[in-house]
Amino acid sequence: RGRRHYRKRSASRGRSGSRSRSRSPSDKRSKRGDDRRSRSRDRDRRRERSRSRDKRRSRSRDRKRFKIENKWIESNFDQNKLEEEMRKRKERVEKWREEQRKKAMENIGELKKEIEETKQGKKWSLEDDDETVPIKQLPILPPLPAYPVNVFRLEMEGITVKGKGCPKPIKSWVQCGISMKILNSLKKHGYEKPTPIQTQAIPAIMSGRDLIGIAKTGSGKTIAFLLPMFRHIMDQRSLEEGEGPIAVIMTPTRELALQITKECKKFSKTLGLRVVCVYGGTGISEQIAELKRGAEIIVCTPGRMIDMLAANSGRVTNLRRVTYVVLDEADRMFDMGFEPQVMRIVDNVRPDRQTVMFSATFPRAMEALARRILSKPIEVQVGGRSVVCSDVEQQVVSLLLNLPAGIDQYDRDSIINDFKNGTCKLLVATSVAARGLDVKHLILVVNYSCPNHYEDYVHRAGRTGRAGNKILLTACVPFWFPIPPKPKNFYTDAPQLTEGKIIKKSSGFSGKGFKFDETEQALANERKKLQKAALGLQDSDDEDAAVDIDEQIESMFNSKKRVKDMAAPGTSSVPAPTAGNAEKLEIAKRLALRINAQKNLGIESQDVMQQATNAILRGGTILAPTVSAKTIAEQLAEKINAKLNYVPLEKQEEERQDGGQNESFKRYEEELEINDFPQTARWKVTSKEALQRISEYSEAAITIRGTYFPPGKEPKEGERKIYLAIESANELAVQKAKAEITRLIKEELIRL
Ligand SMILES: Nc1ncnc2c1ncn2[C@@H]1O[C@H](COP(=O)(O)OP(=O)(O)OP(=O)(O)O)[C@@H](O)[C@H]1O
Repeated sequence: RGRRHYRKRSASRGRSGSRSRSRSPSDKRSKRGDDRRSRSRDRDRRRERSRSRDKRRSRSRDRKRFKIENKWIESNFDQNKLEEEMRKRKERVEKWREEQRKKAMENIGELKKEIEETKQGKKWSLEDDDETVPIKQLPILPPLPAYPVNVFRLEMEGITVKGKGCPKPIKSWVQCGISMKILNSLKKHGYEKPTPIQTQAIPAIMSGRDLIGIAKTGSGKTIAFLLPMFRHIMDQRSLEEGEGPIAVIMTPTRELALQITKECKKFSKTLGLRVVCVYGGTGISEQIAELKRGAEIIVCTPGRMIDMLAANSGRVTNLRRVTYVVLDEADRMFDMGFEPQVMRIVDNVRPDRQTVMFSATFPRAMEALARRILSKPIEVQVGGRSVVCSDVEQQVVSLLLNLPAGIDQYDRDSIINDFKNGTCKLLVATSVAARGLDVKHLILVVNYSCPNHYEDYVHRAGRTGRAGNKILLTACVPFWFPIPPKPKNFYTDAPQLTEGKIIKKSSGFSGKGFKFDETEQALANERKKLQKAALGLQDSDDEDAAVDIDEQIESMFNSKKRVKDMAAPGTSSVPAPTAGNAEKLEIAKRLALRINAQKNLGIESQDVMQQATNAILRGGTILAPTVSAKTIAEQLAEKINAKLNYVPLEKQEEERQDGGQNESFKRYEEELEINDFPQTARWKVTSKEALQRISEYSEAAITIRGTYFPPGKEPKEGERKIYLAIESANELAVQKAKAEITRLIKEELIRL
């Protein structure tokens, strides 16, 4: 508008200017004056234009800036909220400060009052005592950083943690990062807040660490490994056709397996996860069918799990997807002799798996074993290491009862069900029910006979006082219960023993249970074979059988023990090679042959070795052609000599000349009859590799003697059924060899 106005004015002036054409001096003056004015006007106009241009530019800049700011404010709307939040927080802090100031003033007031009272002699003062007394901490002082976690752990029944990098405990379910679905399920089942073991074990497992969890019976250990397991599984890609489980939970008893499965199903359904319980002593076709359909979680007893893995050439299930392994009641599992099965399963799971173990009792001896399958574990312990739940009151009374035993799996399940739902009020059980059985209203446990170890007592007692219930337990020990005598050491407690004297002789089949009546055995085997063939299975397990199996094997061994007093070197003139030495020589030859074979030495070198060994054993010199063969032979001979505790004549002479000590020593021998074990079990302990391995591990010499007699045939005079002879100068070595032979036979018998 300004511009148009200016043009109008200029136009009118232009026209009047063109009208005056006269050139009078006054006109000229006026013209000069006009020119000056016009120039000055032009200048003004230019200035005016430049000002207005500047104004326009500045306005456009302002508009742009406004737009940008507006946009930024729009996009940072939350920032406003934050500022608002900050303002409110400031207000809160101010308020808190004000309160603290008030409190401090009150404290000062109190202190003043105290000083006043002290002055008036109403109160004790520092001057009254020489010792310095710490002054009461003012409430405004900040707490020490580590204080709350330690205090919280202490409040949670004394949680102790071992191992580096354990996360802090949680106080409520929401803190452990579980889904709404699980939160709802927890609420639905009345799990309001975590129990002490759950507060620490859940975050520790969720941080991906291996864990040993020890907490009293009924303290909620199951949930402690289930919740992290669900999160773990939900984080993995889903199962495809033919893939095995992601999590495997192993337990020692079938009842416990069923119990865990039940607890697991409370949550798994809402998460869309499938759980299968795999346990022995019951029909397996259903379990196979379920596994074939696919399951993210398997709860199992170890023996049956191995059967399932081996079934149909591994087509039923496999361990390829397993990344989370739980061993519940781990100590019991090892105690019951399931170590080989557990190890076989665990060794076939990928090494970067997460492994957790839980139990109410955990003897140190078991722990060492357990730690072999854990990697840098955290140990979380609540309360004592093997203690009876504090909610259980214990009393001891004497009584005498006679109770029957022996119930098959089907009856076991239905009886426990009846007991759980209150149909039957009294349950009489063996120690198999000592663990895991979770019956909330169970109020009394009667120990008819004393458990044979403390841990078993803890678990039996733990069937009462579940989930914090205050309950009464009466531990009843029969008054006739004998105090076990000090275990007899058959070797050292028998001073009258001399060479070749038999200390103990036991005949086979005197043990209970394992009846090797041929007809019965054959029938049972046939039936079993048919069942297995029908299901495409190799074998099944039976955990109960495992408990007594050691005794049965021992009875079948028909073991003969001998201790031989070896003549002390130097006590008499150097003895000539005796019958004993000839026997040793025989053993040495066999051992040398076995070692040669294992070392894959050729026939030639075998001869060299054989000659060298013989030469050394006879105390003679070696005529072997090469130095290396001599060295090898010497080393091997030394090894064999050490096993047999044999001192070559040459060496004996040397020792005598050196004034060697006249110490006598003993040689321990044990013979284990293996003739009547099933063929595969015999093979397991008579194969070259097995004997070599046992011999190396135990440092005892083992030889196969006698001949095999099939059922129905008996040895004639001077003949013997096939047996293993273990020999060593070290008693422990004989025991170790025997234990290993027993373990191998047991493994095979369980498999059968
Ligand atoms: N957070 C919780 N709040 C309330 N009840 C719970 C909680 N966690 C578990 N429970 C209940 O406590 C009972 C015992 O739990 P659980 O069987 O897991 O104990 P446990 O420690 O494994 O015992 P045991 O060593 O005897 O096998 C169960 O009935 C279970 O449902």
